[in-house]
Amino acid sequence: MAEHPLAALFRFSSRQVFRWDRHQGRDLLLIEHPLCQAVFSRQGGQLLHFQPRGQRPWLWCAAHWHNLGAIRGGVPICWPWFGRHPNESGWPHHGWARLNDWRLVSKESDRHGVYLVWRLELCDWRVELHARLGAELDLQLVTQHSDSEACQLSHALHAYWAVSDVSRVSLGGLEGARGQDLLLRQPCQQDGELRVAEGCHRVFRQAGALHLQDLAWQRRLRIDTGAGPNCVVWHPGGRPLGDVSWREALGFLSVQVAGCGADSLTLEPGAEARLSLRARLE
Ligand SMILES: O=P(O)(O)OC[C@H]1O[C@H](O)[C@H](O)[C@@H](O)[C@@H]1O
Repeated sequence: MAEHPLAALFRFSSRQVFRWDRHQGRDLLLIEHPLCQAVFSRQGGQLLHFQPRGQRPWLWCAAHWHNLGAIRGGVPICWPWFGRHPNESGWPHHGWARLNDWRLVSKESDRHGVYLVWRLELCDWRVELHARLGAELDLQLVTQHSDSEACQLSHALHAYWAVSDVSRVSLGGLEGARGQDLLLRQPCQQDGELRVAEGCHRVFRQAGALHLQDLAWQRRLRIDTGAGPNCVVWHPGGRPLGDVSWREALGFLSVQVAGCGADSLTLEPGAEARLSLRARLE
């Protein structure tokens, strides 16, 4: 298995739990805790790498990033819209969040792990990522706005899970779930475990606990999408993906928690919207 593209950043071990570095033109926060190793980019408040001690990485990240634009890998935050903007076709896919620098509001460490809060404020909007990392992964995305009128919101934690070979893993927990198959452009209902042959693009109107089984790596990850409302499963198959080769793309399956499409929100002033993504080894 190829080494994780960010592993080289940890070649020289440090006693500091938190330290900043620079890589491919981005500020990166490197985390070395007794329980795990992790990397965030300031751009997008994006978790790019998470690896509990003695285990393989849980998240996949592209080796080469565009000089400008979104970083493909880890857990990009799609916000305050998912996919194409409903009215402005020229606005960036998946919103502003993953393109802007976030502020690290707090970082703490104890024997159970690290706890970080990243914040982005845009106009009347405020969004925070609360991350708890140790033997497990826990991400909470919290949105509020102070506009005087209700606002539309769609969002996602667009996780890229590392796998041995996407064509050989299975995803359980969606059996019977209904949704939209965006490749076939028709409604779908999941029959049995989900397997990816020639690409996959399904948005399910169901969330909760999923099970990513990787026999080659003898690993089973429980991915809990909480209250959702949506779970998106995506893989481009053989479709070209910018700077990511076909072979490199075999190394991930994107399993996301989202609020999108018919489940997008109308957020009243002062109200709060949340997305939750948790993972642990089973
Ligand atoms: O290439 P990106 O803008 O990062 O989007 C990657 C993918 O994200 C989501 O899964 C969307 O549902 C897909 O339509 C999109 O292709």
